[in-house]
Amino acid sequence: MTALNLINVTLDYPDGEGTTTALNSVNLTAHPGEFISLIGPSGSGKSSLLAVAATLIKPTSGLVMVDGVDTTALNEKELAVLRRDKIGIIFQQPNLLPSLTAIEQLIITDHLRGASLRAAKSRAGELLELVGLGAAAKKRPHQLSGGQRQRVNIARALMAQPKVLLVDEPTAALDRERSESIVRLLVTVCKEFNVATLMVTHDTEFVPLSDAVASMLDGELTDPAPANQPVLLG
Ligand SMILES: Nc1ncnc2c1ncn2[C@@H]1O[C@H](COP(=O)(O)OP(=O)(O)OP(=O)(O)O)[C@@H](O)[C@H]1O
Repeated sequence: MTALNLINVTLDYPDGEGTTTALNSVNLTAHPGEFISLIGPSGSGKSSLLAVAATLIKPTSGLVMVDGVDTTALNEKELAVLRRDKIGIIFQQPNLLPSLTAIEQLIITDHLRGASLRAAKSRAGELLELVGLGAAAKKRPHQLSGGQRQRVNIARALMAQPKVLLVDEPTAALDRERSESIVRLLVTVCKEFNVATLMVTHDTEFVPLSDAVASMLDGELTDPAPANQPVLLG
């Protein structure tokens, strides 16, 4: 089964009298454990594609399948549950809660999901180890570096054991060395947890670390190609 499948997805935003087509008949399939980079110029539709894949925006037409479920047929409540259980989202800014320690940032998401505190603590500890923050579990965001905060963000997104990981510009605020280690970490967790990963990036330098790359231009998407030979539109 595919983890994420966008079929003929079109997204129009209202724009004065008319509309702007942000996504134009986009098709994309991501399998468990597959890492796809999404590149393209500003305004080409990358964020819109992530928002639609995250089920945060309903497409104007087309289907968004997550773990075999047609999400366009679900109501808001069902979508919220699907997002909570199946989709991990990592934005450029980690958005950590300032007063919570690293481990608490993770535990709170699982607790909201109804997991027992003990199970949540144990999984959170394991995940922090995995992202290299075992020794920083009790630190608060202001005591962590930008790269460490992004690692907490990644660990938090994995708490629910998602089927799909959606990552938006994870390295935009980091220097080259930290950026590379964050992308490498994302590839590692993609494989380790068999989660389909879609990463929007401006940083073409790290694209070869992915399995495949798809590029966007004016709302259109190329088929993913091997990451060492990207097909550029335009
Ligand atoms: N909420 C909105 N309302 C109207 N138009 C929008 C909205 N969000 C995006 N757009 C338009 O949709 C198109 C695609 O935008 P989108 O943000 O998805 O591109 P992007 O590739 O992510 O750009 P960037 O790299 O700058 O983030 C653009 O023409 C943009 O102006």
